[in-house]
Amino acid sequence: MFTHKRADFGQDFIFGAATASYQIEGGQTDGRGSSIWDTFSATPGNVRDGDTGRVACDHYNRWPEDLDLLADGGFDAYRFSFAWPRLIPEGTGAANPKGIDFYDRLIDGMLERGLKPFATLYHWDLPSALQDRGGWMNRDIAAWFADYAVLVNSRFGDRLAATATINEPWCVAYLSHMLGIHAPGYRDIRAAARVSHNVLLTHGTAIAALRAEGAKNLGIVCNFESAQPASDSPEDREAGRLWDGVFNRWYLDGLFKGRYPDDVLAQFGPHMPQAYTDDMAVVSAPLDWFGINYYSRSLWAHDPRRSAFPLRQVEGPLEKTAIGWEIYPQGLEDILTRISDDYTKLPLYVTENGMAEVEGTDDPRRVAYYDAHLGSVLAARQRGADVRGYFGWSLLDNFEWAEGYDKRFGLVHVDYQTQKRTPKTSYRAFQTLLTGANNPR
Ligand SMILES: OC[C@@H]1[C@@H](O)[C@H](O)[C@@H](O)c2[nH]c(CCc3ccccc3)c[n+]21
Repeated sequence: MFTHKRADFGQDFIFGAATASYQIEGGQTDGRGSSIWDTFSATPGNVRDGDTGRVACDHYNRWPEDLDLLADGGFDAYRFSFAWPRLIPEGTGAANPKGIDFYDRLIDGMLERGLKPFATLYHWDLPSALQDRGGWMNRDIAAWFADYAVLVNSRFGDRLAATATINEPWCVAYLSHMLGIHAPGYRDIRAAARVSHNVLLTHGTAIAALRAEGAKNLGIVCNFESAQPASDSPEDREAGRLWDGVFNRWYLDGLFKGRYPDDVLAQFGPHMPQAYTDDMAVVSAPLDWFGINYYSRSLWAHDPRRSAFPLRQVEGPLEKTAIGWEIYPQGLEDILTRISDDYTKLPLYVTENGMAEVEGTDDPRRVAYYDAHLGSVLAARQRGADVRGYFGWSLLDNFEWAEGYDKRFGLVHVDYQTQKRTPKTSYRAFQTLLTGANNPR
């Protein structure tokens, strides 16, 4: 079990678990439109074992049982995402009544169980029809997304505890348009530069549209890692700092200082959209809260072979999870206090933290991982960071993007042949922390 007690976090602190629509829903029916992850995963070579989200955890049909797991675990909140193609199949234009009905019932199901709905408007499942129009590379996506955000707010806003516009703009931009590892799979510095701006312009445009509708508790979720040099050489120290710029400072500086970091801009060079500086007031729109996703650290060395972003990742010596990420709890304390000290005094939520573990329902390493990272949250709070909540990633084993179903992050095991859910030891650890009892269902 955990070494911490619920009281250590203060009575107002929120504990939750998180998921995302494409990773758990399945339900490719009832008017849901195609998403870029449907096409990306259908393309051989993009996803391990050719896995897709066609069925996933069948959450579209099994959501009452999954909400029961959250309630029985004693969680206060559920971080979920809306599937844009389920609500507006073509991305713009007509809404899908069956999609609206699904999220109506899901959100009411949360409220009936005393679970606070923490919504994410976009967790990577862009409607394919919008990719046909350029997707994130087309500046018009800001208007398309703002209209979608206004629809969501009009139908569900009065029941949501908090709303994030976008999950992990770095993944939407760099991972998906520079590295090509996620959908739509571009490896193009010009696309990456333009999407790195468009994704934040889109966020800010949606915030403005939602404010005009009177929406409250608006934020964004960004992913951070502790970017460190692989050696003490000046070149490697510069490489670590540049990666910190790519992964962390581009978003922190953009969102909270209204400008992009010069070292990263220098790498993007002439590929930035014309007159992007005119957009920075919109990009840095005031927010009500800020979400931090944290998993690990990374080590970087100078790589002179590369014309842009001259760095390469180096494997580190620390214990690693089943997905190969080093276990480095200190990094969570560091990023929370850095954001609080250098960027914003907004309420902060750890919106994702967790680890991939080999299959099984007894997961002592995951219990230790969570215990250590919860300790980092407490340490950051003691250093003045206004951390208001923590969400474990993930409630369920699910579709882990390019890794398919092979990598399991769940507090609850999913047997994909039978869809049977089985709480793991780590779920029991949260249940004991949150309810005081270890009451197996
Ligand atoms: O990889 C575990 C989770 C995903 O399942 C979530 O959907 C996503 O929000 C999320 N972000 C991160 C950190 C950034 C990252 C994502 C994917 C691959 C590499 C790094 C880890 N995770």
